[in-house]
Amino acid sequence: MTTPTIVIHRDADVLVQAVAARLITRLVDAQATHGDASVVLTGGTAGIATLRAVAASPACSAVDWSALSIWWGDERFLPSGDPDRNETQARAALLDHVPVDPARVFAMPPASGDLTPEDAAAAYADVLAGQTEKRLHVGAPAFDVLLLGVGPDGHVASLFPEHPALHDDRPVVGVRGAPKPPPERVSLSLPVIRSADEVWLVVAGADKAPAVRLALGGSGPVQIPAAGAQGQRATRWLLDRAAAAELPPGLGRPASP
Ligand SMILES: O=C1O[C@H](COP(=O)(O)O)[C@@H](O)[C@H](O)[C@H]1O
Repeated sequence: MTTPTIVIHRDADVLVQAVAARLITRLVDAQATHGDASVVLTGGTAGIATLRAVAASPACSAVDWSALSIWWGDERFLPSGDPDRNETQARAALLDHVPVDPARVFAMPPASGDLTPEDAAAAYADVLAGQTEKRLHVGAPAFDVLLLGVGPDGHVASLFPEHPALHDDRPVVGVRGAPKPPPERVSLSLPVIRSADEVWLVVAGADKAPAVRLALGGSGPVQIPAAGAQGQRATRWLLDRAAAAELPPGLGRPASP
């Protein structure tokens, strides 16, 4: 696993602009290297704001959106089109504004009829397994970048502290009883998150500072799931000053004076 790099930006706005620029560059570089690219999206405040910033960037069209596979790290298990679904928010922020190939947009299944979160997780695992043709890691395609938000409790995707899903070794897990609404969710597991080439944790706000300190200060992933989110080639903690406020002095590189 990779040693985390930490970059600290002045505020949440600079953070999301910088992450958007970084993401565009990473996708362009991946497409230049192997013809296409893949990204795993996150929900949450900073994650969706980043997508909005990508859509608004003058460099947005540098990405070949038709050659990008788009996945989700987690989903709130709600009906299609529900405004609280991470997919709905990502579409409104970015995907409805760029020429993606609909066949390469892999949303997690919505709640519908008798479908359970476990059914949805199994269905998404099948989709992942069916897309491993080129650059296989662990039953999932080799994601170029996997974006994560971090909750004030240290959760990432829909993996919450001390939750049974953290002990589930399936690639995608159904989650019930999540402490943050809605209680039913679907999430990539930590092994699949760790299979990504690069994992970027994008975190803003003072309420996240204790979780950031614990995750980077040696806590284990059962207590602080964010501590277990690491990429194969890079793990980047991209923070604003408020989220970084409890880190020991000298840890992290200030990027925005
Ligand atoms: O519910 C969720 O929350 C986390 C963090 O969200 P934030 O608003 O506190 O930044 C997010 O990463 C996850 O994808 C989402 O489903």
